[in-house]
Amino acid sequence: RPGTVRKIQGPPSPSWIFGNTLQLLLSAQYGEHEFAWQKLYGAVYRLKNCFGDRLMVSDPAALHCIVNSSHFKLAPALENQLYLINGRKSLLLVPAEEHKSLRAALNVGFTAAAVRGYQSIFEKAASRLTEELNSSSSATIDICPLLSFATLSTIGEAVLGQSPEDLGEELIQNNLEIVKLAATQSRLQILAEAITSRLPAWLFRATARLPTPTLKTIRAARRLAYELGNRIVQEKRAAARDGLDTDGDLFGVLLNEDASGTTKNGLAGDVLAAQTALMLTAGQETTATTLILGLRELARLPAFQADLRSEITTNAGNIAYDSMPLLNAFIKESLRMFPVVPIDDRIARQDTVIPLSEKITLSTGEDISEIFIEKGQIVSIAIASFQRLESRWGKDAHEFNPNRWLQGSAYSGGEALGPYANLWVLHDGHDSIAYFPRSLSFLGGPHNCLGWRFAISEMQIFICELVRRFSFALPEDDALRIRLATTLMPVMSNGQKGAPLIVSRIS
Ligand code: HEM
Repeated sequence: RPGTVRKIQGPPSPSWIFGNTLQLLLSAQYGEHEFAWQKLYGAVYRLKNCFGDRLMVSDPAALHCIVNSSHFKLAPALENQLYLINGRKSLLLVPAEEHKSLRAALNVGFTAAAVRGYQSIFEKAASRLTEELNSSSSATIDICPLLSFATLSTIGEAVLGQSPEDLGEELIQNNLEIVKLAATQSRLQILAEAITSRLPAWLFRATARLPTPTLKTIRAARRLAYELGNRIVQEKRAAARDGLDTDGDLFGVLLNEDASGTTKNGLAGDVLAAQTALMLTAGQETTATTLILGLRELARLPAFQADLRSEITTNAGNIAYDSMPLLNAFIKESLRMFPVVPIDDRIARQDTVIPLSEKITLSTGEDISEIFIEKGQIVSIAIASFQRLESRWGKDAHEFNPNRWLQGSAYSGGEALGPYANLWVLHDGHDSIAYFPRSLSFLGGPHNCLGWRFAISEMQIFICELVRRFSFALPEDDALRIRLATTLMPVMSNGQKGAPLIVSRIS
């Protein structure tokens, strides 16, 4: 019924202008308020936004509906952010019909077979990481820049066919600037985003051309990515015409022309070039941050670290990464605890109804098992909260415990949410309660992460190389916080992005 959302319970609003937004987006430690609210109000609750209400959803049945339903689309503030960074023709923003065919074409580079073909690229980047760590004169090393560069270089080579040097210093520096800008997200920015999200698209695009320093940096990064994409398209086309093999990377495969001069999948060169910014941003910090935050947890668990090292050493020379239980449990737990996209906002395109796994009680005392959502309602897919739901993950949901993935048997039922880590049913030894954990870190539905296999394979190879050669411990004065800066970001006590770790060579 109309008006239901207003009766859904939630925390009081501390500010008439920001509502709960600052607590949600700018908390010193990500989740500080969000996880407490979930405990208090359950898997669906209401927050005050700068304007209007936001429904926070971590209920599995509701999430399944939202990620798969065409009744929801990206929320305007998120759409604007993605427009600024990736451009209007990027896969994330094109209309549904275009999305389907573009995604099918791009998927050629992200199938299990294609990703197996990138293993040597990942291994080369992992060896470079080892060299850099070996050459460091200090035992305490900030691993952020090393891993960011490593993940950028693998995207460059596997997707674009470009070595890190070919990407250009200016583009690399601009990407770093954008990360820095994200780290300094302020109240003013949040307010500006809330206001611009209410503007008609043409007016927002006009404001996006304003000569502010932030917008200038973002525009420059997008332009550089597009120019790089265009240059690659021209070069690959010319190489294919000369009969040279261009099949070593995704862009090369997609641009391989037949005798009549048309590409095998019908993609126009400018459409492909327009994906360059997305590929670089979607694949770099996401994978790097998951690795960084995971390695920090490994540093806290010396016994698990030793067991993982021994699994890796025993399997040395064997590249069946998928059949290494500790390695994969560690990756799944890193993704569960630290989903780099912790909240993903949607807006209802039309009036609709979402089902609930468990009833909720409205402020009127009425229990409901489905929610009527009115057109225009903002709904947050609370990925991080879903992955801490005690009803799904057990009482230790807030603890980093890779062993949770080792118990139980393979899960093959329906209701899967994300594309990865739907694999285990955990049985509580005492009362035989079955949990059905599913990771939403890569989202689900038609817009789920295109690069999830790429990310998993890259993480498997990097972790094997790093843990085999080095041991990791936390510095004594560790004061690292995890903040939300568009994606999750490790931040040091000085407010800068960084994650110092004590790295010792294994003799
Ligand atoms: C641990 C690493 C990663 C995580 C957690 C992650 C997570 C996500 C999430 C949550 C989305 C959905 C965004 C939305 O619709 O709002 C997404 C989309 C996407 N990701 Fe990833 N990602 C990762 C790595 C990668 C990599 C390595 C690539 C490419 C090489 C990639 C390419 C993409 C693309 C192209 C999309 C857009 C898909 C579409 O709209 O159809 N991602 N990712």
